[in-house]
Amino acid sequence: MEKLVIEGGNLLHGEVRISGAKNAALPLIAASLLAPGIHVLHNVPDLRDTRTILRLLESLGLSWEREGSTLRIDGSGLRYSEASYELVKTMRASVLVLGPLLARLGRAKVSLPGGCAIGARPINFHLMGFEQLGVTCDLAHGYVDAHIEGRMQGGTVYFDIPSVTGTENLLMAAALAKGTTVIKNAAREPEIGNLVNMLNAMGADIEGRDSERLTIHGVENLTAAESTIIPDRIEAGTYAIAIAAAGGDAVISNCNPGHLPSLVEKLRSAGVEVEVGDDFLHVASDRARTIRPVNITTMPYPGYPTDLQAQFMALMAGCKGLSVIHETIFENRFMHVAELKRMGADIQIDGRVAMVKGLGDVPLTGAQVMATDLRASSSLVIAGLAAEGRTEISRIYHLERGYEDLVGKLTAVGARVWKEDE
Ligand SMILES: CC(=O)N[C@H]1[C@@H](OP(=O)(O)OP(=O)(O)OC[C@H]2O[C@@H](n3ccc(=O)[nH]c3=O)[C@H](O)[C@@H]2O)O[C@H](CO)[C@@H](O)[C@@H]1O
Ligand SMILES: C=C(OP(=O)(O)O)C(=O)O
Repeated sequence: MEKLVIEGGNLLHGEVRISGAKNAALPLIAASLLAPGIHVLHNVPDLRDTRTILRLLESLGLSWEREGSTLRIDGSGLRYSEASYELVKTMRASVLVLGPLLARLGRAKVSLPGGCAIGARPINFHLMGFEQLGVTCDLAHGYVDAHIEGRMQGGTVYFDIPSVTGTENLLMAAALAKGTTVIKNAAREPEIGNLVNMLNAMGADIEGRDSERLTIHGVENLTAAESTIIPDRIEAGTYAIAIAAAGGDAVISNCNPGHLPSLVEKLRSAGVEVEVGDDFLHVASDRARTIRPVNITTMPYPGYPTDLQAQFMALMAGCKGLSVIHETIFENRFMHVAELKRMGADIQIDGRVAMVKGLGDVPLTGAQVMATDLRASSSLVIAGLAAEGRTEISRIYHLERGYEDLVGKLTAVGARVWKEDE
């Protein structure tokens, strides 16, 4: 197994180019199950998760080829309807094959998904939604076994909490259902808009993109189409926070700042200089200790993203003063706190609230720490970049799920970071 080693204390200068979004690539790749023919996807990041979902598609009978960041997936070979535990256990987004399999084959048997250990993460909203469309869903031996005779029938689905993958699954199922489906209190994350565009390009009839009410007029057939994955807003946000914490002056290019409204405001409130361009962010900061404390509360889009909570906490750990971080989306998303404390951070947890007492003039110190989930890992990278001395992060396979070429991108802006065998 490899570990990541960081010699902290270097200012970051230059340019970081952002890759396609993991959380958009995964549903768009799953959507290629919905129609025969060659689907062309551009700007697809090469990540552990994208490789996993492609293996999952292969196991269902599809073939694909990759050239650079362009993926060609042939949806014609679909013939199996079962997604095994081995393929599904490492990745939450595997659940996204349920909707397309039900739409095309009328049957899907999918292991309950794994993914980041940040909470219980049930899929009851997905199943309730399918049942509204006439599907029978049974749970046994760790699998969802769902089936329907004939086509699904449009219906109304209301989510108690806006669920990102729940909305995506229902969109894909309802695209081929008979009649009209309305999703109320749908999630509005930009990755869902990316999926709606792909489905409409395939011949679906979906109204209400980017709103909390989506209306899907079912069609009989879809055809393969060409789509482009949006830039990864969480990757862009992670680098913006890294530059703020380590200090420096760098451009984050090929991103969509419009997808990061809350982060830009929070960074500015903390005293970080942020210039917003059409497709870039220019971030400049002295080291974290010159930064002001800022409170954050995670919320569904366009609120502050839970996927950038751990990274912001690493920034606040080094600033001067007290900040309060409230995690409202997942009940167990403070796994990074114990590791940040190993680096000298002063953080107290009370339920879903973390009180972060910034160290101010005393820097964080490098330490041996363990990555526990994807974003917890990136918060340790940020802390390591800002810290004095050497940080060693083990279990970096978590990072590889969601950050393309992390070492290359950080090295290019002057960080001292590399991988070593443990
Ligand atoms: C692959 C992907 O896109 N992952 C993202 C997606 O995860 P994911 O789609 O799993 O997250 P959801 O939006 O579904 O979860 C939101 C909340 O709803 C709850 N819930 C969800 C579904 C359900 O059936 N029942 C239920 O109770 C969850 O436990 C959580 O408290 O959105 C999260 C919230 O922005 C992000 O952190 C993840 O990076
Ligand atoms: C929680 C995340 O991923 P997943 O939903 O795939 O576990 C994430 O991207 O931060």
